[in-house]
Amino acid sequence: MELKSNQASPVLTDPASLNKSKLGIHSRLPYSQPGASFSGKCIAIPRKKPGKLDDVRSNGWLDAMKSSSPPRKKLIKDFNADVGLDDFDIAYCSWMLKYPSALKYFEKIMSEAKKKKIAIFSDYDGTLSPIVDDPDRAIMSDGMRSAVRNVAKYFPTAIITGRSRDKVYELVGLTELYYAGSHGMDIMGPVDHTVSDDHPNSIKSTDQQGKEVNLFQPAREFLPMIDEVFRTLVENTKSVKGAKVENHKFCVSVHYRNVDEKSWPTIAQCVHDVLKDYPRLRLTHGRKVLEIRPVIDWNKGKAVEFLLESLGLSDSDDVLPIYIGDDRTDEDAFKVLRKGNRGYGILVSSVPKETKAFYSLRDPSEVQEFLLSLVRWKKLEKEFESATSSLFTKGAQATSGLEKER
Ligand SMILES: O=P(O)(O)OC[C@H]1O[C@H](O[C@H]2O[C@H](CO)[C@@H](O)[C@H](O)[C@H]2O)[C@H](O)[C@@H](O)[C@@H]1O
Repeated sequence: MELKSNQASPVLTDPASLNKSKLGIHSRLPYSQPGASFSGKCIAIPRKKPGKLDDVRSNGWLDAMKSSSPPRKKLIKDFNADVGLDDFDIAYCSWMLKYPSALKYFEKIMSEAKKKKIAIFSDYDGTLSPIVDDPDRAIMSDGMRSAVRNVAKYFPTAIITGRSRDKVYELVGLTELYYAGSHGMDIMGPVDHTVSDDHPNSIKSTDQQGKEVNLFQPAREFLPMIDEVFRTLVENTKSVKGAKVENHKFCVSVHYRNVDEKSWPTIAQCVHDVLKDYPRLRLTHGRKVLEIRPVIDWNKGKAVEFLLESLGLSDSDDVLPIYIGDDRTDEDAFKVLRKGNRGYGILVSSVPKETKAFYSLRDPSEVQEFLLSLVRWKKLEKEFESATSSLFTKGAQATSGLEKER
């Protein structure tokens, strides 16, 4: 399959035009700062001690950190103020009226897909593997791997993750997929197909098997900066028990899942202080993780659009993209699919959440069931097509036989 894209390069977004409180960018910061260049040369590593905690309290970071994985009781209260703790199932069921189960509505989804090509996009953590305390142990089950492998036999399938592309490939291990790491800022096709190299952000590289491939990396110039920020954060958070910093090539993750809640403000302040020195980086919130990434107009939604276009699947009348994901960074992809009813977002959640998805699945085991249903559906469709075509051939042969006899 030939891959091509004519999409414009992602443009650096002026932080002044962004919703600063939402992104967690300090309002006093100038857009560019002397010494904060990302040329990769001679950048001094800021080694700051965690400063005052007022910043992170006043800008809402701490509230966002708490709500990234709030206790069940709080979620129910927030979602439906009238129900009590024992009424969780009622709250979930009433939420599901708005975001029905993709398993229960499978036939309906497939009726939309008739005569269309389906493209499958999936997030990794919390979607294909359950959330666990140690990010290095987020192992995909053999059953899930086999379901994803089978899905990829019938539909173009991509994994779009906040992790680095190398890391997610190591965890998934399937060469037949498309991988977009670092929230879509690092895209590579499967080994036998490559992303077009006529794009300004495409570069040639080699894959794990040493084969030449084209990569799409819209934030390439940020590499040295991200590396510095990673090292600074490792240093600055080393005294906080349970904190873990991951380098995902074009973004950095600071985990606080295993940090005592009393120390969350310290973690937030460390990140906040570092970001002050790097106004061209911004913060996003994931599941008990703070993520630092370049301020470019690129996200998982843009990655979905890029892949659809690259794969020649951008004609919305012929293609039904389905995106499955569980966290806030997946909302960008849900929004893209919701716009113009282009396709379906499926949120993986066992608690009610505001989302731009259309459907829901409770957990990765339901995701696996959904993927298996897709494979069964496709096999049946193929069987039906071949039965119809052989009936047609037999009919045509019989007619021509009759005509000869005449
Ligand atoms: O886009 P994703 O594939 O969902 O990746 C998002 C983050 O996933 C990982 O962290 C999350 O999963 C961990 C393992 O279950 C869990 O310990 C952590 O609390 C979650 O935030 C990954 O480690 C992050 O770097 C990704 O950004």
